[in-house]
Amino acid sequence: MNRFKELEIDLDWFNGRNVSVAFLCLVTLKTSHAIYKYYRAKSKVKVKREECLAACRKMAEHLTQKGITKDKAERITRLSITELEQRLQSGELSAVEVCECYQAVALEVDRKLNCVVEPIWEAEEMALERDQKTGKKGPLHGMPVSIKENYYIKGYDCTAGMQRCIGDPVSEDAVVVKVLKRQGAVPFVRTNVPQTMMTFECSNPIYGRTLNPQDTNRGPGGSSGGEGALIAAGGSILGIGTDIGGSIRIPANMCGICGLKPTAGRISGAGTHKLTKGQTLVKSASGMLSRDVDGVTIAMRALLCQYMFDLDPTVPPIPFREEIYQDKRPLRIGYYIDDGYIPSVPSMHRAVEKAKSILESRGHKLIPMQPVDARRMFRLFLDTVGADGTKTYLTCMKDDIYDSTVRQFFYTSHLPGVLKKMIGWIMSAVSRDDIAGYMVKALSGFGTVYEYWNHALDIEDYKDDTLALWRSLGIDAVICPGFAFPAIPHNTFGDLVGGCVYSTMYNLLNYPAGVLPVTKVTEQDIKDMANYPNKTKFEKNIKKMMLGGTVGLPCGVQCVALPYQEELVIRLMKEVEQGLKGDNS
Ligand SMILES: CCCCCCCCCCCCCCCCCC(=O)NCCO
Repeated sequence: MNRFKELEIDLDWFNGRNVSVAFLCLVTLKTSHAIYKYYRAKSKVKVKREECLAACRKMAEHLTQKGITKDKAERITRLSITELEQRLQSGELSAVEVCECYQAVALEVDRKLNCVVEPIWEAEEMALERDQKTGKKGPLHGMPVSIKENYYIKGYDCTAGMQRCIGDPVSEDAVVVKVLKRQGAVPFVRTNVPQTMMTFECSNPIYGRTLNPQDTNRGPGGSSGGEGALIAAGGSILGIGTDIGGSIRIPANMCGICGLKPTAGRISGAGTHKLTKGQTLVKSASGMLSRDVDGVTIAMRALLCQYMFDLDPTVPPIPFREEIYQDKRPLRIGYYIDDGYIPSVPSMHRAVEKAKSILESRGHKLIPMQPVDARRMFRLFLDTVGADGTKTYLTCMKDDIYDSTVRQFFYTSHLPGVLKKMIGWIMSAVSRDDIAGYMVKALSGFGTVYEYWNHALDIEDYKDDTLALWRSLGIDAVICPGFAFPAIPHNTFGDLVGGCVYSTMYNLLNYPAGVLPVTKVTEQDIKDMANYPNKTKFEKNIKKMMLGGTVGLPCGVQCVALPYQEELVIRLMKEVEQGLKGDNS
């Protein structure tokens, strides 16, 4: 009392009325500040969106003025990548006309699918430089390449769908972009991503939602969903993406195109927007998407060059090994249709069976197998992603508008760790399935470095066990479903998240993996869903989703090899593709 007196605090002031008024003022202040920040974010996002749409319109007008006819654009964009490569190399087609045709088709496709973020204005000038080049042409001479939004391009914002990155253009190209340019390619458009890039629904508050060209009621997958949609719809022939949980392979599977996730680090990731760069247990891999396997091969050959090794000395200087790609030696290939955790759907089974019989007919030995405990793998993956209690995600998304696709994750992320654990436990018990619950629990993070190091050890053990399995079976490679199921309807990521077990496995293991389209969902596949398990909440969700008009959707197969054996993955992909075309050479 005396001390308060000394401080000259009038204790009479603290009466009920004054305290309530102060409290009310504080709440009003806080609320108005939050409202102010929300509307500031909204207007920032709106302005950016309008700028990008205006850029697309301006580019479309420019192309119309240049007289790019629909007929010509379609004629050029229909060429396969090998035909296009050959015509650009021979000079039969100019880089400028190819660039303009691709830009025109990309913008047309974009009007239906919203897959392009903005055009790259320098593309035409770059193409002109290629045309004026004398002397030896680069391997990608004049090749148009679409670029996922999270790759740095000098002078452009790199946002990953987050408003805090608006108005902060990067000062340098990503290493991969520099290498593409050096090899003669022409980066021509930037493509859409989901907010934070940690979902496989391609939507964010800045650029909106991308639709699947096979069915616009569904998404193209993600996070390289803009690439998936654009390439599948014919607006690009080759694109680059990143993959930490399936972001290249999921859109490949859902859009019916090819995608390769190399071993993380084989292709430089320098200059890509990575939210959780400090998380080094499962690393994001740079890779590519293309209409066919040749596209992936052409890109890998061109990127694995001395220039990339010089620009990014962390990349092992291993050029594309033709001897592995061209090898005709029969292989021992493990296969599974189900990982023993999340049952894949009948159409995905058929895709694997089809690939299996193609590979057998080509002299390979196919060995049935089960991967090492997929549930254990997915828990390790989730614990890694949520290791910091989602603090990094929350910091990046501070004052942002949460996209509908990630909202539930962010609301959950704000809860205290103990509550996340409790909710997780209840959810697992109620849904008779631990995925939903474990996802929430994993977001509570690790309490100590000791726990984190032990977690890192558990991942190493998982890797050792997988390698031991491969060795005991004597296999060189594995084929399995490209995903648990085909493209999903909008706003269902939260219900179907477990499907990514098929892709995350090879991120956690850091094995190279590629997906190619093998078949499409048939009426019979839907009838066969009658036998699909129906016990857990997750299985029920998959069943419901599959019965909701999935006939005709593409289904892919994933080809996997040991670390740094990308050439073997591509060889397998190519053999399956040839088999599908009835070419057994
Ligand atoms: C979305 C909010 C952030 C909270 C993180 C916790 C969510 C865990 C969900 C795990 C599901 C993983 C889905 C995988 C999608 C593909 C991600 C990917 O490969 N991104 C590429 C980044 O370069």
